[in-house]
Amino acid sequence: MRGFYIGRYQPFHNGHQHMVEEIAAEVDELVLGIGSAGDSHTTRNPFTAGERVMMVTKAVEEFDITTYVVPIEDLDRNSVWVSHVRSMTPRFDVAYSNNPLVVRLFEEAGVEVRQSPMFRRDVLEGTELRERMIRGRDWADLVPDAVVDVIREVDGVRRIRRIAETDANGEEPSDA
Ligand SMILES: Nc1ncnc2c1ncn2[C@@H]1O[C@H](COP(=O)(O)OP(=O)(O)OP(=O)(O)O)[C@@H](O)[C@H]1O
Ligand SMILES: NC(=O)c1ccc[n+]([C@@H]2O[C@H](COP(=O)(O)O)[C@@H](O)[C@H]2O)c1
Repeated sequence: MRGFYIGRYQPFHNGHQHMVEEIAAEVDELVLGIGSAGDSHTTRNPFTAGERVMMVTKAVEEFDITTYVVPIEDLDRNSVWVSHVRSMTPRFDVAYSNNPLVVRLFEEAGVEVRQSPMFRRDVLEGTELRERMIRGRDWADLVPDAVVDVIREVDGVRRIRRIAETDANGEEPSDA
């Protein structure tokens, strides 16, 4: 059996890793969708699809499960989104998500969806992690070591701080 788990993973954190560990106990293979793949360099979506592919690929190496990582761009039409996902991914039997819209779209398309309780959601939330990076607070213990390595490699903390400064000053983004 093959499972599908999609997220923006901005960044991939220990809550996601916990989900993957649980999913790995239930399926033979995993398809990990990198959502909003076309988005990057904003405070909500600082990392590129390629950077997130690196984070996820390296992080899930600790589990003994074949994992296919597939970037998936957003569409303007929710009604055809599941077909869009299927067109980009290996076939899967069950989808995992706690995102209400994702759950609804898969269920309407007749795909089995499994949800699970949020794990340490007080700290394991992308928004909280990005805020910690901007404010210079501790964040590295909340993500897998492999994700720390990728964020260092791409100088991600400096990027997200610069984007936040630009936003705060009401400036247009530039490549300077
Ligand atoms: N701590 C967590 N425990 C279990 N599932 C989680 C946790 N955090 C996120 N998820 C689930 O993982 C999937 C992908 O989440 P996503 O990448 O949006 O992370 P997020 O932490 O919710 O980030 P953001 O704050 O940027 O929206 C969603 O189904 C989400 O509900
Ligand atoms: N119409 C669409 O493009 C559509 C619909 C539902 C979910 N999605 C994407 O799926 C991903 C879901 O992940 P999150 O649970 O992290 O929000 C997001 O990237 C979201 O943009 C896209």
